[in-house]
Amino acid sequence: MSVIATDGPSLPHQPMAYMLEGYDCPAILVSRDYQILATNQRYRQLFGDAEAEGQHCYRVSHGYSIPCDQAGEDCPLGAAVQSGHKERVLHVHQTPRGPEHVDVELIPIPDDQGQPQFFVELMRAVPMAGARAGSGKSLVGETPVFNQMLAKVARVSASDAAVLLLGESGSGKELVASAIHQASLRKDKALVTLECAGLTDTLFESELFGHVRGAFTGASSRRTGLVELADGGTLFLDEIGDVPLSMQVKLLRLIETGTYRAVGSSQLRHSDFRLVCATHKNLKRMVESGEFRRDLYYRINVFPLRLPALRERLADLPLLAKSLLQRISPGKEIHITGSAVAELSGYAFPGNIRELRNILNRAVILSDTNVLEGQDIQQALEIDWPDSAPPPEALPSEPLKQLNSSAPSEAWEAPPDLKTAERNYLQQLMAQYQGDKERVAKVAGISLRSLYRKLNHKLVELSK
Ligand SMILES: Nc1ncnc2c1ncn2[C@@H]1O[C@H](COP(=O)(O)OP(=O)(O)OP(=O)(O)O)[C@@H](O)[C@H]1O
Repeated sequence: MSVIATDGPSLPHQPMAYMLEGYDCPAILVSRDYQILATNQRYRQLFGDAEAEGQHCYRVSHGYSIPCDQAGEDCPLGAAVQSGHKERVLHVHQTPRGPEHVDVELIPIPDDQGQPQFFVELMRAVPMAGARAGSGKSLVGETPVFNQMLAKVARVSASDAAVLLLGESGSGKELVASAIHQASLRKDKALVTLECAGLTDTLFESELFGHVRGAFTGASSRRTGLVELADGGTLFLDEIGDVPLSMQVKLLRLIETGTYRAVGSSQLRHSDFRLVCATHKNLKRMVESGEFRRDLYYRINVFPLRLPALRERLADLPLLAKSLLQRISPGKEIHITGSAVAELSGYAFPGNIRELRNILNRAVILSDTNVLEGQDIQQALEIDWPDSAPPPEALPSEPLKQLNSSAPSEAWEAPPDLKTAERNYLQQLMAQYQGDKERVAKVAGISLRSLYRKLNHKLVELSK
C-alpha cells in the first residue's frame, strides 16, 4: 500500500488505505475533491503510476483537466456523492499499455455524519473488448454508445439470464454472444450456434434436438442435437425471428422445461444451457402481427441488449478501421488517412462493421501503396454501387439522413463532397467529445492545427 503524506501528524484516511490491499483488483482511495490518497499494489502493478497519489483521478485516468462529468462523461464519484451509494460505470482509462476499458466501481465511505468522505475505487479489467488497435481483442470501440452496450454485456455475462441481442446485420451480435459466453461461468463448456434463418421445420428440429437412426428417410445414423452439445454451456440461436411458428412451440417447451425429445425418439432428455438469441427483426411487431409467439418472446427477452449500428458510433471508425486492417493484412502495416476516414464517415453502412471490413478489404486490394487515401475508399465504394444505386436496405440514422436516403423507395441523394463529409465527421466528433479538440484530433488521426483549419476555426484559438 502507498499513502500520500499530508501536512500534520495524522492521516485520517490511513486505516482505509490499508484496506485497499484486501481487494484482488486495482483499487485506489479518493477524496471528495477527486484527489488520489492511496493506491494498492495491484493498481501500481497494472497502472504503474507511482506518481498517481496526490493527483486528481480524472487526470490520471483520462488526462482531463476537469472532472469526468464536466467533460461530458459519467462520473461515478459525482454520482456516489449524490446518491450516497455504490456506483458503477464503464470507462476507457489511460494505462501504460494504452487506453483500456475498465469497469469502475465506487464505494463511498461515510464520515460520522453519514456523508461520503472518502471513496474506494475498484477497477476491474474488461477483457472482452479493446480500445486500441492491436489489443488482440475482437470487440473494438470506445465511443460512449459502445461503452454503454459493453457495460451491459459485462453485467449480464456474470448472470445466467437469457439474453436477446437486437441489432442490424453486421453490427456484431455473434461477436457479443461469444463475448457473453467467454465472460460467463460456462466458458469452459461449449458455445453452440444455430443459424435459424432458412431452415425447414424438419431440419430445424433435427439440428436442434438430434435424431435417432431411422427417424426419417436418409437418417442412417444417430445425430447428436445442438441442445445436447450445449449442455453446461451456451446455446446461441441466431436469427430467432426466422424460426417457423410451428417450431416456436417446441422451442418454448425446451426453454421452459429444459427437456426435449430427439426426432424419432420417445425418450425425454434434459439439457442445462444458457440461452442467447439474436435478431435484426422487430420481434415486438412480429408478436403483434401474430408471426411470433408472445409467450416465447417473453421467455427469450429476459435481458434485451441493443447493439448500436455503425452509423451511431462513427467516432469509432478510425479505431475500427485500424483494427480491421490488421485483421485483413496481418503482419503488414496499412495506414488510413484522415481523408479516407472522412470518406467512410459519409457512408451509411447498412451492412455495419461487416460492410466496413469489406470496403477496407477492397480498398487494400485497389491501393498501390500501404496508405489508404480518400480516393481508395471512394473507389471501393463505387465498386459496390457502380450505378450510384442506393443499397437496398440502407437505413441511415438522423445525422446521416442528409447524406443518404432513409427509405429504400425514396430517391437517393449523392453523398456530399469530400470536404463536407470531412467537416460533418469532425463536427460529429466534436459533439461526441464535448469539444475536446486534442482528443478529436487524436481520434481523427490529424494534427490539432489541421483540425482547426478543417473546422475553419481561427488558429488564434490554439493559444487559449
Ligand atoms: N465491435 C467490433 N469490433 C470489431 N469487429 C467487429 C465488432 N463488431 C462486429 N465486428 C466484426 O464485424 C463482422 C460482423 O459481426 P457479426 O457476425 O458478429 O455481426 P452480426 O450482427 O451477428 O451479423 P448478422 O446479423 O448478419 O449475423 C465480423 O467480422 C465481426 O468480427
